[in-house]
Amino acid sequence: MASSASPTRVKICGLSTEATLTAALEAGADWIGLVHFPRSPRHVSLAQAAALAARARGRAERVVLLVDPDDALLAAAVEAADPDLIQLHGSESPERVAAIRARTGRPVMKAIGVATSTDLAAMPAYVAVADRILLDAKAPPDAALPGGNGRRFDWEILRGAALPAGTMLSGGLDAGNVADALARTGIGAVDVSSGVETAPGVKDPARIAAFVAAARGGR
Ligand SMILES: O=C(O)c1ccccc1N[C@@H]1O[C@H](COP(=O)(O)O)[C@@H](O)[C@H]1O
Repeated sequence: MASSASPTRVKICGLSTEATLTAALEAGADWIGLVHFPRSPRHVSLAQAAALAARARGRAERVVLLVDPDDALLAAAVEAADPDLIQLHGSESPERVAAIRARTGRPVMKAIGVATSTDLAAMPAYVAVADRILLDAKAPPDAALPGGNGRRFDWEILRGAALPAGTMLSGGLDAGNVADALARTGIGAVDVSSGVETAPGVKDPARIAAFVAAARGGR
């Protein structure tokens, strides 16, 4: 499948320091992701999220990643980070996604875990209520995290699938495979976390720059 003519849009997720946030911004990331999920090695407190989001204001869209948040956490996260997009990476139902979007007044991106083509059956119900869909590799049942595991899925599953505009691809992407992923899927936006790290939670400026360049067709 051919990739779209417009430049690939890139999200760098799991940023937790000023230095790596700056690296993502200087590399030209379209979205910067802040993970608020205590089990994650990329977890940032809401105070940290607020400070990082403030630095990114006007330079990239700020994404707060939450996993099955309750209403109190949602309110606190929105108040602290003023996100441009809320990424829901848990088992939120379509009804809950709609409620979160209405309650917060913020655009919402819903992650859908993909292991086989049958997982795409969940997509239409979420397309109806979310602003964006994120297709990520489905986490194994015993995984500590529902995402951010550096696992990819078989992109051929997406061949011929009707994907909504704005769909984002993630799961095990890195500078070495992102061009292939884009060429195979035709998706115009990608999200990466583990693939730009030297260890879980430790982002690497050089890998961030290489990933953005590779996603945009550089070598
Ligand atoms: O990054 C995390 O720690 C994380 C925690 C909980 C849910 C999702 C998380 N990250 C998201 O997972 C995908 C894939 O990441 P990776 O590149 O395979 O490591 C990505 O969309 C992240 O936003």
